[in-house]
Amino acid sequence: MSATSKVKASNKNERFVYQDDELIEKPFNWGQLRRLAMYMKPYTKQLLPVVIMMILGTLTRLGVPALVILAIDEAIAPASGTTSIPKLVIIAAFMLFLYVLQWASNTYRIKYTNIIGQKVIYDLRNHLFQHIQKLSFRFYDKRPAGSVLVRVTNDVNSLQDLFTNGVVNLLMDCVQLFGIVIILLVWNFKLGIAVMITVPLMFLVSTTLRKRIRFAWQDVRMKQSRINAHLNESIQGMKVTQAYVQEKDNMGFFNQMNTVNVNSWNKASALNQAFGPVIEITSAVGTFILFWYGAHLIQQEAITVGLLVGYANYIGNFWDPINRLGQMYSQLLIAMASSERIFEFIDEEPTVAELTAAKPLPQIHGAVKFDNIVFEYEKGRPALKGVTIDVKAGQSIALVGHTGSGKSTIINLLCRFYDPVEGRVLIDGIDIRDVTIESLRSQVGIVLQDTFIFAGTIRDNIRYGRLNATDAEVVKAAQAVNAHDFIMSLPDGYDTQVEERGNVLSMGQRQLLSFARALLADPRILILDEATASIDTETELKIQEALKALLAGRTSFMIAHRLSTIRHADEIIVLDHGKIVEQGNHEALIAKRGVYNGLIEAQYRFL
Ligand SMILES: Nc1ncnc2c1ncn2[C@@H]1O[C@H](COP(=O)(O)OP(=O)(O)OP(=O)(O)O)[C@@H](O)[C@H]1O
Repeated sequence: MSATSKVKASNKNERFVYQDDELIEKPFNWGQLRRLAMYMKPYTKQLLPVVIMMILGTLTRLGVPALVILAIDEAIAPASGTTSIPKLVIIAAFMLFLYVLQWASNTYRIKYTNIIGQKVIYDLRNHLFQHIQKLSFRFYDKRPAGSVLVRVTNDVNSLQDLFTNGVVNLLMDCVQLFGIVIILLVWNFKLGIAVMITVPLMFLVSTTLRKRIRFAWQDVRMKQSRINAHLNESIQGMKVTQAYVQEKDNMGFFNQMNTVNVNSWNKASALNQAFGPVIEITSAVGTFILFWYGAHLIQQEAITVGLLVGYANYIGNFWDPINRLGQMYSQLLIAMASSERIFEFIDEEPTVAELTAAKPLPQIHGAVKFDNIVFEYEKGRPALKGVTIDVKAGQSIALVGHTGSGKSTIINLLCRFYDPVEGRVLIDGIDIRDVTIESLRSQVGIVLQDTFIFAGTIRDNIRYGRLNATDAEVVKAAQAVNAHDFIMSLPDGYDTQVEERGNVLSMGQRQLLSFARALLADPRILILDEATASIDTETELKIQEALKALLAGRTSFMIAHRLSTIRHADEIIVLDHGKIVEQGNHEALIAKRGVYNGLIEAQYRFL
């Protein structure tokens, strides 16, 4: 039974189901590691002093036990029998010097590895964000926003440890281990082998236990991410939960998840705590062998007391890197999974790609032609089935039809968020696939139904239409669409801070802001997805006036719901199941007494 189904089954009412997380670990993959390393390439020059400092730090660390041997054998208990204080002072001073050198090189190394690591992560995050901004709507259709967010935040963050300390520590530990093994074997081969006899055992214990610990923490992370998913959904749907008085039920479900999470954390933590003592016992066995066999060798006068103490010192420094290398390996496996997910996005090609020969779309007049368009979001389910619309520059078009009839799809194709399967979209006679996407979208303005307000001031939100607009231009645009008065009545006028998604503004106010934004952008073609929510008559009037100002002299496409908007359109296109079923102005279509007439009558029945 999968972890997900366990959560689901344990929930009596089985309301929520969360998908299993993507795998947290992946096997080691050199190709991917090389690809990650490419992000470090620009910093090779800065890395060089770090590597030198690392080698210096390791050498000084290896030098200290050698001085201990010297101090014992030459100064404290020399073969001659007389202790030499001056010699001891010189050795101690030298030892102090080594410690200072070690401290300086470590400080430098840690500081610069952190700086370089942060730069690498910054580059990676930028690269990923830059890339996902280019990806087509098709990509986002397939993925929940949360999973995209996780890659830009969590997955990049989980590479942070690897880049900041991981790589350098790995090198350092390898150099240190290698150095100690050489020293131990060269100074006394037999004693060296004897003390290292426990290494394979230690390695075995360490890898087995670590694997279990890794899986336990992996389980904790999965449980936590499920809690996060539930929290995210709960917060977003809080209004619905409260409206349907589902708080108690929701709490019960949350409580179950929380308990499962705590239990799995306790299990992982217990395993973690077992790790330290196991390692200590194994290293104690190593130390026991050292003293037992060392004493034996001293008796035989094969080694000195100093050498034995020195070996004890080295052994102390031996287990740490082994331990850290095990940790590092776990970190690498996690990084493999994260980088695989990041590269999967980076390798994703935009489906709406720009031709290499694409030219900028010249300043347009605004004539638009949909030429026998066939389109499907999913294979075999056509959303548009041979649609042809011919629009002259400056005409206003209202798109009407039942939900799912294909209105938004027409708009999506005009902005080139998708490419048609068959047919062409032409602006001033130019196929929009032949021009650059930027030059196309910068001349087509769009006002969406769910007006997106970014966190910031009202002024910034209007200026989003054209970033280089002056303050005076912002005010002028707001005045033209009747937004100025309500903005001035806000506590800080144009400098009023609005929350993300514009929670403090009413629906009508948000719409007026988006009109001002579109007016500032001054596009020749304007697309309007009209909000369906009913607003009071006064605001409705304001919006109608604002619309008039906004549409003057532009080609416009409106997904229209309000009769007042539809009636004034030059041409009304009635869609049904992806086909145009009627076309003409309001009077002509009413006279026809067909689908349009039916839609309008239905609207009246609700009034
Ligand atoms: N991203 C998508 N992926 C798959 N199918 C989609 C997608 N968007 C729309 N569709 C389907 O395409 C068809 C046309 O949808 P479209 O959004 O154009 O309708 P609409 O007339 O704008 O509807 P509404 O008035 O409800 O907004 C519908 O059957 C819809 O289910």
